[in-house]
Amino acid sequence: PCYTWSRTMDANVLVLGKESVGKSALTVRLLTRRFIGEYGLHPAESVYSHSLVVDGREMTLNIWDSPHSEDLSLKTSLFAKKVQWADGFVLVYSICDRASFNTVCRLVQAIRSARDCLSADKAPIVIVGNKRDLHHRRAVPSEEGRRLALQTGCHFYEVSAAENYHGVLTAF
Ligand SMILES: Nc1nc2c(ncn2[C@@H]2O[C@H](COP(=O)(O)OP(=O)(O)OP(=O)(O)O)[C@@H](O)[C@H]2O)c(=O)[nH]1
Repeated sequence: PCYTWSRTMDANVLVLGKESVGKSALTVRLLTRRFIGEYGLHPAESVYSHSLVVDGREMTLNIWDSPHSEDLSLKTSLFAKKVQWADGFVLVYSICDRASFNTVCRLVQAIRSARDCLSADKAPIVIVGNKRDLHHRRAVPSEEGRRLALQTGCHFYEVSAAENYHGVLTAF
């Protein structure tokens, strides 16, 4: 038989993290290669599609950049819906904001247990420490991010949406 392989692949990526850590800046950097510092009010929930070539195959990333909510309970259907929709997660904190790192710790646990409850496959999680350019205001040592990733089986990158495109591309 002659098999025809699909030439395109889709992957859904959910971007989560506390307010002002740079979720939109990272997403916009990936989509446009540019850093846009301020863009006024963000839409409540935004899904963007982005085509790229991985190992010679064209793929489309659907990126859901969503505002932060502390409510990670599965009873809230929006969190359950997001977790079920995603094939992978990008969890963002700012290296200058300790509380945002704590939020990422909670998000890793909440996603893992939600995927279990929903009988969904284990999905890859990338932990991203953003604002690396603001090293003089650093509140979270790189080592802590790396350790969290090792302990939880996640990937880890430190990047700057403001200064660098390739680091952001690698994280996604
Ligand atoms: N210096 C520096 N500033 C950054 C970086 N990334 C984002 N910012 C700034 O941080 C602020 C917040 O960025 P956003 O992209 O709006 O953050 P967000 O996580 O989408 O925020 P919410 O929409 O509130 O959830 C803005 O003033 C950005 O210009 C970075 O890598 N370096």
